Amino acid sequence: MLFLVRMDVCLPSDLSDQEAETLKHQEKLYAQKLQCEGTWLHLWRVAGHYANVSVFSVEDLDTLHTALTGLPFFPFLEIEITPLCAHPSRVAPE
Ligand SMILES: O=C(O)C[C@H]1C=CC(=O)O1
Repeated sequence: MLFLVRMDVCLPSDLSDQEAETLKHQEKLYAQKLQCEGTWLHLWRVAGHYANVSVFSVEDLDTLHTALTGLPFFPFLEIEITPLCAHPSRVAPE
């Protein structure tokens, strides 16, 4: 199943620069692991926002929940999830 996920990031203002850098590094490693595994298919910055839109490919909603709650940023994210299905006009890739 494919899901469009928008994540808006709101890091706490009392986080030190060092804590923020450590968290961002952990987040990057985790995001890259899921991309390498084929779970996180697309990751795009939303222009003008500290936010991303992503496409996840997972077995079911429980798996998506596990992937998202595993994000080091999870406590600081506002997450919107949209299930995707096939569009009848889409040209399938060869
Ligand atoms: O910066 C973000 O959009 C939040 C998060 C998503 C992937 C990642 O590395 O950080």
